[in-house]
Amino acid sequence: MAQEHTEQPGAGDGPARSSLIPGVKYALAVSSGKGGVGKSTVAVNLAVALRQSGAAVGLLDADIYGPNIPMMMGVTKPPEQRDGKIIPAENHGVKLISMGFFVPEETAVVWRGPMVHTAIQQFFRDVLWGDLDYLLIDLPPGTGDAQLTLTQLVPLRGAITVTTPQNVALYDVRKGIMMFQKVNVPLLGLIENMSHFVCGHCGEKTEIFSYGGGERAAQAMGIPFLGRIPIDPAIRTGGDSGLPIVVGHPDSPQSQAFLDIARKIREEVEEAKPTTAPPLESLLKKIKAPFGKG
Ligand SMILES: Nc1ncnc2c1ncn2[C@@H]1O[C@H](COP(=O)(O)OP(=O)(O)OP(=O)(O)O)[C@@H](O)[C@H]1O
Repeated sequence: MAQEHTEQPGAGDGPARSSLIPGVKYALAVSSGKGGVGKSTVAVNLAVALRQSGAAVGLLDADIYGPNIPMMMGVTKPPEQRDGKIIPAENHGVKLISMGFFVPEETAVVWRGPMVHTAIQQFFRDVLWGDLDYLLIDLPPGTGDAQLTLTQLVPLRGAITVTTPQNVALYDVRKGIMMFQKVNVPLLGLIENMSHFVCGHCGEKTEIFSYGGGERAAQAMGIPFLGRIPIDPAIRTGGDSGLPIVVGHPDSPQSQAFLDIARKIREEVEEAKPTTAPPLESLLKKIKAPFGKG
């Protein structure tokens, strides 16, 4: 695992950028157009699911505005430093670095592209990631210049976007997809989170944020639909307690959904079938079209 270091397509083409993370085979961004859709929850569970599938995995929490991945991963202590280098924390088999370890919460909100640029360069230059098959990067939500800087600086193999099924979240997804288009990062697919709720008592299924909007949006935009994750209190409590559901309840249907998505991502990435979203012009036309009910 993790011994072959090929040049990655995407925003980071070019030797200067690739040498930023020489030991990482595939860097993938986990993004969302808006906050609170469960992007970090998905990033954590996917990272662990990829690890469970046998890959060497790291997770970079680059969400400067809400770096809550250490809590979700059950990591409380900041990483150790040795000889000027940072040794990533590790839990559930996944190496972890969070902006939250280094950026005082009150200053993060005013971070702009250049500050992100410097911090990210440092993370790659000074962190001993070792050899990894996958480095998942949890981006801040939205499409501001901090996000753009990140997508341009890191040699991304692809991006995964997370949304809830309702239209207001989907509108932002379209903007996010356009951002990746601009910087030539392939869209690996869309994950619909909080797609429905199954009552633990009567088994009735309730579509709290509508249903199926993510799949329709993915179809309309010509990007793969990777799967849907239901709303489940065990997913939230897993995040709050630092025991991701794929570790705490590995046999649950929710965990199986994450494992299934991880498998699809590996197939897409490793079988060298990069899915590039359609050209920007055709996407713009589709974006104007309604997404049906939802
Ligand atoms: N499928 C789910 N079922 C139940 N709770 C969920 C689910 N997905 C996320 N949550 C909960 O919703 C809250 C927000 O999730 P999370 O922090 O992952 O979102 P986010 O998109 O990363 O937010 P932000 O953009 O603000 O960082 C958390 O409390 C999390 O535990």
